[in-house]
Amino acid sequence: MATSKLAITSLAAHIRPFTCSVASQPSRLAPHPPDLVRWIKREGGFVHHAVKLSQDTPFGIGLISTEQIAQGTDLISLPPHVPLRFRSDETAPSPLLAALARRVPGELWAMKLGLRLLQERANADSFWWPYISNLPETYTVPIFFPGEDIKNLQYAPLLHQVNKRCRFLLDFEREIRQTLEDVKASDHPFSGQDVNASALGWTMSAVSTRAFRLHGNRKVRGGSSDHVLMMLPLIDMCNHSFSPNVKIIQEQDGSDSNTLVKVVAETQVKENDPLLLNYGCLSNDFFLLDYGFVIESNPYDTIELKYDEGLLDAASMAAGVASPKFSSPAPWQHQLLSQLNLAGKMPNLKVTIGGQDTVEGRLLAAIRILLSGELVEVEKHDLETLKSLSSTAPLGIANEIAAFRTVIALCVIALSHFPTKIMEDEGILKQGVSDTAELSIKYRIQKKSMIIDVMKDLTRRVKLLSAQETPSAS
Ligand SMILES: C[S@@+](CC[C@H](N)C(=O)[O-])C[C@H]1O[C@@H](n2cnc3c(N)ncnc32)[C@H](O)[C@@H]1O
Repeated sequence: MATSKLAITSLAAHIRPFTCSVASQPSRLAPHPPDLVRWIKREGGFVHHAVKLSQDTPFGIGLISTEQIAQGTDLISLPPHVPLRFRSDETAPSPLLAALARRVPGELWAMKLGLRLLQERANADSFWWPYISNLPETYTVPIFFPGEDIKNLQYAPLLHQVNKRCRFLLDFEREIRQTLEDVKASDHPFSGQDVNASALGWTMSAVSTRAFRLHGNRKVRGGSSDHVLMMLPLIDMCNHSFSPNVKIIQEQDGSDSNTLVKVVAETQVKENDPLLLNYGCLSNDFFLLDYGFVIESNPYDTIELKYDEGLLDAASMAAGVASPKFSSPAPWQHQLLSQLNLAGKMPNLKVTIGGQDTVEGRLLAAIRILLSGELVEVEKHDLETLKSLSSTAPLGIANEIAAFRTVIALCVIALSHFPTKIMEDEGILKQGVSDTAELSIKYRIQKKSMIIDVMKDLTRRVKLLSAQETPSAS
């Protein structure tokens, strides 16, 4: 008895509870967290004298430059022991943590490192506390939205992902509690603290919004370097832009295990400019799910559709095709669909509209082929040509117009699945709503705008083709 009492007393001195206190704006885990720049310098890192943390960027805290900086200048350098990573090898800090991490599905990549972050957050003596205490207390990712605002997203593939993550967090909470029920305090990976779904959601979001995938130090089989997810103190204060002015590079400082992570100016940085990194050319689905924001007119945004023969027949009939063949392709057409992985044993029926390609190549090729019906015409081209929107009317102008009209009809069908129109959404925003409702509504406005942009682009192409098809009367 006496021993266990002692264990609890001594444990209390070494844990940092997962509950959060009210903090200054924008809310951080500690009300007055330590100075990150000073900590990085104390640990042997480098921070350019003009790089400063700014509290009042449009996106929370960010880094700015207080003077003009030349392209190529080193701005931040982190020594190898500062990034926080999950090590699954023998240096793993706790075998139980490694066992829990093995139960995380691959697609929820952020949770593995999240377990490690939670372990350090629970430890009152953590080396990383100066960093962790500077992390946001809350995140705007949809797993924390009220149910009504999850529904407000109005886009089934995203709703599915959000629900899947929420379900995982609840199941994992149960699993962790069962696993750690009888574990001795000294072996407990979270310093004896109960881990609930909310703490798991916090840590998963901290990682998904801030971690970077970089080369690890170890060489993997084949000689190439592995990729490791890392949290990069201070560097992760850079906000996102598709036109970044800084980039992350890794530099070997002699020995194999000492990789320096650096931020350098990718372009000239002007006085008072924010330091911006490109988080990736991602759709708004990923930005919202993983980072908690959406980008207006995101050139990488897409919508996902199922390649469905009945839907395509309906779309092409709406586009004026008399008797479309999507439901009854000829054997040669079926064979080409298999080559596009849209038919056969294990087809991938998810296709996208929008983004850089405007129409996913596999979908465009399938529609061109199915609307053609002429094997001799189709055989003149390879699949890459048929998949490309920039190859002009490879199967003839009439075929191309019918194909574009079919995609436009698919867009109309996709739009009809959203219960509200953009104008209504804008009206709701004007009335004033909660932050999470605003984010949901902005997300669905962007999805619908993107579909409308694709329709406009294809309509313009149809007009140009129609002008070529009908010679003008002279
Ligand atoms: C790596 S952190 C950057 C530092 C962060 N602003 C902070 O206050 O700690 C990424 C988070 O910053 C915000 N953010 C970064 N870039 C953004 C952008 N372009 N638009 C909106 N929010 C952004 C989002 O909340 C995102 O999850």
